[in-house]
Formats: sequence, structure tokens, C-alpha cells
Amino acid sequence: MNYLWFKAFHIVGVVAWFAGLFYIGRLFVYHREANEQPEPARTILQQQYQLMEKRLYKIIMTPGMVFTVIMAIAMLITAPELLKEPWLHAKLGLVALLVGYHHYCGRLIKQMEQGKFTWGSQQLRGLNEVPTIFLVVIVLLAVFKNQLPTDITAWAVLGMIVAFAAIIQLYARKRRLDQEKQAALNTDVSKMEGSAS
Ligand code: HEM
Repeated sequence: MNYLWFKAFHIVGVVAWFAGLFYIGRLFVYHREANEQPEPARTILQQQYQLMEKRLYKIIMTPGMVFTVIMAIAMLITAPELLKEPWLHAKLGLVALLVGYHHYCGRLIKQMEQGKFTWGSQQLRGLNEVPTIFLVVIVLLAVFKNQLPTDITAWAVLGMIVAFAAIIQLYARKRRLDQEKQAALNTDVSKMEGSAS
């Protein structure tokens, strides 16, 4: 019975952790794009995003991760025979990588604060998709366990990577065209103002 309680709260922890992992990636993109704004909007937006990133990391993401792991350890103490399962070994490997990604996000927050950050918004959009791939594979492993169809899973991961890359490229193209249109419009307006005065 305890096992089921731990499992239920393990899933609650996973939901909180991933809410943070998904949102932090979005905030990084907005934070980076705030550089393109004129002053004083740039400084105001950057300070606001900095604050939101730090709070999200400290108040949601890290507690979500710790809670997920504590509940997982409680499950393993209750049912230690699980430690012999190959699916769990694979899952632990992926979770270790995910924890690495979590800490990398913490490093990015510090780099942004110190103005040492060099990534572009398109690269950040790519980085933002990393947790989705982890989520899909870890959940598949947790549900299918040793029966996981590895070929379908590998194709699904590949399909996701290709789809994300294509969507990011298309969106970048759309943004570039919108910016060019806006710049042309601004030039026309200033020409009209010039000839009116
Ligand atoms: C230290 C890391 C983790 C360990 C040791 C761990 C271990 C476990 C164990 C032992 C179960 C119970 C399996 C069962 O009763 O059938 C479980 C269930 C589950 N875990 Fe994890 N887990 C970890 C992290 C994660 C993460 C990061 C996710 C999500 C991305 C996740 C998603 C799930 C889900 C959805 C279930 C429910 C599966 C089911 O009942 O069919 N776990 N986990």
C-alpha cells in the first residue's frame, strides 16, 4: 500500500519538475529576445526574466526534482527487487542525464545574469525541446518496462528531433520575414514624415 502512495507522489513530483523544465526554456528564449528591444524596455524585461528564471529554478524545478527522486528512493526501499530490472537501469541512466540538463539550466541562469551568455534564440528553442524527448522516453520505459519496443521508440525519437528542427527553422524564417516587413514599414513611415515636414 505504501508503495502506491510513493508511486502516486512520484508522478506528482514528475509533473512539477517538468512544468519547470518546460517553462524555463521558454523564459530563456524570451530573455534572449529582450536584447532586441530598445532601451528602457530591454533592461526592464531582462531584469524581470532574470527574477522569473531564478524563482522558477529554486521554487518549482529543484524541489520538483528532489521530491521525484525521494519518492523513487522510497519505492525502491519498499520494493528492492526492482533494482535488478534492466528497464530501471536504463531509466536511471536517462534520469542522470536529465539531472545534468537541470543543472545546466542553473548554469545558464548565472551566465545570463553575468552577461556572459552567447546562445542565440534559435539555439535556445532547440534546447527547449530536450526535456520533451526525455519525458517521452522515460515515461515509455516506466510504462512498458522490459517490454519496451526499442525500434519504435528509436524511430519516434528520431521523428521528434526532425520535426522539432523543421518547426524551429520554419519559425525562424517567419520571424525574419516579419522583421523585414516591419523594417520596410518603418522606413516608409519615416519617409512620409520627412516629406510632410
Ligand atoms: C531517480 C529517478 C527515478 C527512479 C529511481 C524511478 C523509479 C520508478 C519506479 C520504481 C516506478 C514504479 C514502477 C511500477 O510500479 O510499475 C516508477 C514509476 C514511474 N515513473 Fe519513475 N523513477 C525516476 C524518475 C522518473 C522520471 C524523471 C519520470 C518522468 C520523466 C518518471 C516517470 C514515472 C512514471 C510515469 C511512473 C508510473 C509508471 C506506471 O505505474 O506504470 N520517473 N518510477
